[in-house]
Parts: sequence; C-alpha cells; structure tokens
Amino acid sequence: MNLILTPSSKPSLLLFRSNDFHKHHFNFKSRSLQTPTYSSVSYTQPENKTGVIIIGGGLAGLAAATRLNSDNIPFVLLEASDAVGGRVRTDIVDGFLLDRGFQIFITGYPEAQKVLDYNALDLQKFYSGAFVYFNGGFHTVADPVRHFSDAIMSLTNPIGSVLDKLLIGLTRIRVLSRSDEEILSANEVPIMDLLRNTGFSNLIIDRFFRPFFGGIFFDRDLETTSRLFDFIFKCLALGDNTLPAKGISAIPEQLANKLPSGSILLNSKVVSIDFNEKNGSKSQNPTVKLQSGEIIRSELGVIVAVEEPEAEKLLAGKILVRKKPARSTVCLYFSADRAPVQEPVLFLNGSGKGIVNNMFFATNVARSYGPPGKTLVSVSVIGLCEDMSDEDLTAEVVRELSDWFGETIVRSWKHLRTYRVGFAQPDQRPPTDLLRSSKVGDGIYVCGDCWSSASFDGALSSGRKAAEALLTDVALVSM
Ligand SMILES: Cc1cc2nc3c(=O)[nH]c(=O)nc-3n(C[C@H](O)[C@H](O)[C@H](O)COP(=O)(O)OP(=O)(O)OC[C@H]3O[C@@H](n4cnc5c(N)ncnc54)[C@H](O)[C@@H]3O)c2cc1C
Repeated sequence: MNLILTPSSKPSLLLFRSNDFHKHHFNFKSRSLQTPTYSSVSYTQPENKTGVIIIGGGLAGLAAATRLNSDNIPFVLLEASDAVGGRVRTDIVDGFLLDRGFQIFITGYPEAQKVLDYNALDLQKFYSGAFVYFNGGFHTVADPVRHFSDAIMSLTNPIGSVLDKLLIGLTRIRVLSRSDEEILSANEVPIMDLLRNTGFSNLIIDRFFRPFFGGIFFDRDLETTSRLFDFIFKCLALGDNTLPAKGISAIPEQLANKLPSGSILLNSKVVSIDFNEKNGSKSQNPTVKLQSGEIIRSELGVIVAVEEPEAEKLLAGKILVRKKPARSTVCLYFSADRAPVQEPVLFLNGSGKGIVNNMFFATNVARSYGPPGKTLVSVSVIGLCEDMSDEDLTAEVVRELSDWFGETIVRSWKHLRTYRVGFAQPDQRPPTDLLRSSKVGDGIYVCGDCWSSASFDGALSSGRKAAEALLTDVALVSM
C-alpha cells in the first residue's frame, strides 16, 4: 500500500510503512514485562517524534491504532498501566479468571463485529434471559425468539403482566426497525420515562428492568439516556450475551496482538499535552510529556483515548468539564465446590431489597473461568458502598445470597477478591451527544466511551472515528 500525502503533510513519512517507522524511530529494548505477548519497548532515541500519538490503551485507543495500522500510518500508543485493556482486564487468582468487574460481551455489537475475530475469542454463551429472584423464588424472563417455550411459560409469572411481556416484543420490533445512527441521535428521555411512556407496569420495571439495565449502566434509578437503552436492546436482540473463554481481557489483547511490534509502550503515563498554540494560532504539531520527563512530538496528531476524568485533565480548556458523577460498581468473587444450579444464566435481584443487584456462576457460562471441579461465583453491587468495609460487604452479600440459595450452600463459599470500580462508566444522563465530532483542536482528537456510548462498542467505534477524522484532516489517502 502506498501513502500519498498532501504538501502540508510531512513528506518524510512517505519513507516508512508502520513497522519500518518503529524500527527507524525507536530503540527496541524490552522492558521485560512478563505477561503481554505484544512487545513493550523503551523510548530512548534522540529524536522523540512519531506520526500519531495515541494516549490510552483501552478499547478506544486500540481501535484507533487498529484503524491507523490498516493504512500503515505510523503511530505509538502510550499506556499508563502495565497492560492494555483499560477497564477491560482479567486477573488470574488461584486458577480462576476474575474480570475486573462483571462484564458481558454482546455479539450483536456492530463495531465489534467489524474489528474482532469472534471465533478466536471462543465466545461462551449465556442463556438469553434471566432468572429473577422475587418473593423467595426464581422466575424466568426469556427471550421468546431463542427460548420460545420458556417465554410462553413465563407469560403469567409475577415478573410483570402479560401486557408487559407483549410490550417487550413490541420494543424489540421498534428498535430493530431503526438504524444505529437514528437510535443514537433520537430524541432522548431518561430510561425510566421511556419505560413508563411505553406503558410498562411498575412490576416489570422494578423486578426486571431496574436490576437488568441498572446493572448494565450501573444506574438503578434508570436515569441514563433512552438512546442507550434502545441501542443495547437492539444489540441484545441481534446477538448473544457471551464471555470469551480466556476472560474479558482476551478482547483488547486480540486487538493489541495485531498491532506492529513495538507500537505499544506500557507504563508510559502522559502528564500533559502541549498544543503548541501561540496567541491562538498553531506553531507546531502537539507534543506530549510523559511522567518520566520525556517529550514526544507528533507529526500528524494526537488521539486522546483515556477515561473521562483523565481526558478532562489532559484537555483542560479544550473540552467542557461536565461535572457529572461517575457510575461505580463493586464486584465480589467467591469460589465454591459446586454450583446450586447448572444453567449459564444471569440472576437478577427483583426483590427490591438488599445490596446485591445481579450475580451468576461464571463457570456455568465458561468452564475455563475456574480450575477443574471448582465453581466461580460473581456478585455485583451498584455504587461503591464506600461506607462499608470489604469484610462487611462480603458478610452482607453472603447473608443475602443465603436467602436465595440456602445458608449451608452459601456459607461454604470462599471469598476470592473484591473489585471496587470507582469510575466504571461515565454518567450518561440526558442531554447526551453520542455521535459528537472527535476533533477538539488543531491536531487533537478525542475518543473513548465518554465521547460515545458507554460500552465496548462505543469505545471501539469512537476510536476508529477519531483515527478517521485525523486521516481526513491530514488528507492522507491510502491507495
Ligand atoms: C465493571 C465494568 C463493567 C462493564 N461492563 C460492560 C459490559 O458488560 N458491556 C459493555 O459493553 N461495556 C461494559 N463496560 C464499559 C466498558 O468497559 C467501557 O465503556 C470501555 O471499556 C471503555 O473503553 P475506553 O477505551 O474508552 O476507556 P478505558 O478502558 O478506561 O481506557 C483508557 C486507558 O487510558 C489509560 N490512561 C489513562 N490516563 C492515561 C495517561 N495519562 N497516559 C497514558 N494512558 C492513560 C488507562 O490506563 C486505560 O488503559 C463496563 C465497565 C466496567 C468498569
């Protein structure tokens, strides 16, 4: 592939394909990190410059890198932590795969379908529906397309009226008849208003929608924009809920492994961006400063792909600080000798009592999430529960789930780890702008879930769009 640059671009880039560029501009010296298979290099060459600088190695930054790489555009991705993935990470503890918070990959995500190799992820399916804990028992909510007889049998259960269940079918038809762009830019109201306006009863709102969509958006009040409800509802209708067999971090790792060797620099926190504007006009391309003191100049532009609070710091004066509180969650993991149920199903708390929002037996969905003969239990709470110690939180969860599954069973579970995720998602209450332009200044582009929908797919599509906006600006055309 040849690259054509307009006269305003840097002709020296014509010399390099992306792999060559890194060979010419970086001194390859491994920082001897053990786990990642993609390489990490030290940055010691005399001329600290590169084509594009991407700040942040979550899904958005990786998607931006993937798009640039597809046109052989040289770039370097600077990631502050010790691995890529951002919020999509998995730890291995006592042979269990612990995702850093409860995460589900929906195969219906449109952008993910374009950039990920689903077969290689070895996706393990959830049951399409949920078991709702209410009034001392479990009640099924089933997707009528995939589990027709379960759905018919659940028509008269106490998780909503028959009309509610018909309205779910009509909602499915409504969202499937609209394009993603229409959905993401439609008139918006809080999800709660949408549900009430649609005619759903309080029964189904409190027993199903509140724990289910509250769990997805970490927002039990259902104040998040109706645009996101429709988008996720459509993706759920079109695809399966899954987990990659090797843990949720297999998703970012797959993207990282396809990037040129040496293009990702781990443990490389950016502390500031110099926009190089003198008296309002641009004098040079932006530079970034690392915590180590190193300064790197971009020849084509900088893509900022960090989480919202960090973006607000790095881009002070360039973007509006929204001052909306973040969405938080706590995820507790337990090991058990056996699961009380065998179904790969999500359990929702529809009782209206307690702190547990949802839980599941991860090894029922993906056997690989635990060592042979062991069961992994994952429990999610919405909010940070800052007033509770980890011990009190664990004790409360065990107490509540003893009512669900029986005291003898739950008291035998061994606590593995608790993840408190302060910034899980940006607040996406209306008004939102989920399709906003990624360009925020000369040579500066922003992406990430704060710039689109708070989802894997939003992060992925925003990363690609930021890269494409940059490519369009520098009129770099691939032939
Ligand atoms: C517990 C939890 C559960 C979730 N569940 C789901 C789910 O089921 N389905 C779904 O679709 N979405 C889910 N999400 C949301 C989804 O994970 C995010 O929307 C998405 O991963 C955001 O990706 P990102 O690239 O925008 O940001 P991030 O993943 O936050 O990546 C930003 C990266 O930038 C790096 N960084 C920050 N500052 C700097 C700096 N100064 N210099 C260099 N690097 C920096 C960070 O270390 C990080 O790696 C969940 C999120 C959480 C936390």
